Amino acid sequence: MTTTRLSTFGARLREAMDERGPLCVGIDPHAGLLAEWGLGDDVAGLRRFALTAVEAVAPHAAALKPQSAFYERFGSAGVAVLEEVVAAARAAGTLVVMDAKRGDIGSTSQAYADAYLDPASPLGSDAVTVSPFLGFGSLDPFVDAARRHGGGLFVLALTSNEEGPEVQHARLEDGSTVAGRVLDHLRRLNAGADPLGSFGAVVGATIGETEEDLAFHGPILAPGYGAQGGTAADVRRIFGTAAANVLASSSRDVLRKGPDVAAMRDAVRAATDELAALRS
Ligand SMILES: O=c1ccn([C@@H]2O[C@H](COP(=O)(O)O)[C@@H](O)[C@H]2O)c(=O)[nH]1
Repeated sequence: MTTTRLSTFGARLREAMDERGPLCVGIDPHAGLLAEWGLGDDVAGLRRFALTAVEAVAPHAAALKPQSAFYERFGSAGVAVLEEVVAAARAAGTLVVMDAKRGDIGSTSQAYADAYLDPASPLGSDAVTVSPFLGFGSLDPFVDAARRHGGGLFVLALTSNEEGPEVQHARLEDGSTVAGRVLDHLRRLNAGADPLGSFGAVVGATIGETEEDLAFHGPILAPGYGAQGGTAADVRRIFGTAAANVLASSSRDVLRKGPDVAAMRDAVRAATDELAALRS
């Protein structure tokens, strides 16, 4: 069974950011955080951690971003918890960005797209992170599925890790960088979308200066804000006029405040206020 949403991901994200502010909270159950919360490094601990965090922050954030790896490491039981996280976020009316960084040859990308973008799938999310490094065209099944289901993509472009530039800054035959070419593809996919395209880029809040044109009329997922050292001032400096389309993502900085629910909420509010000030 397939389910079709009535609005595009870009429209839903714009509305969510306008109402709740431009913060995405990562639901990343690191082993170290489970220990800090007094939980076991097992499926019961994973479940308690993830669902407590979702309950605490979902109503206050524009989106949640579970990092699939932290669930996959527990095998099928961990993936079942990830399914519960998706369901709980959706029940709270909060957008879900599945951070799975998928990408493969087209025929396999189709299966990933069905898993993460069909709302009828147990892991069906509003958007998924994908890797373009098998060639942007290998993402066509994700693009088609996003269009069909009103979903979105966040395509890796300028990632927050220090190893990223080796590949992402490399020059192509026309002088553009690999990252610039990714952004060009996104500009094409978002042409004519109103109020915001559904085909986003991942651009870290840690990258410092960039020569790239970030005005591609799509959302920008900016991890690295918080625990990796990215600040609100960095967001303003890096993204400039595109800052209104930035969804800053923070995981550990919020989750470290748990299991105290009020403290996690306070951290979300503080980050949201700081980021929202950039837009005024
Ligand atoms: O370039 C990227 C892309 C994705 N991530 C992911 O975001 C979070 C960051 O967590 P923090 O605890 O806020 O540092 C994590 O899930 C990464 O896999 C990224 O950091 N950089």
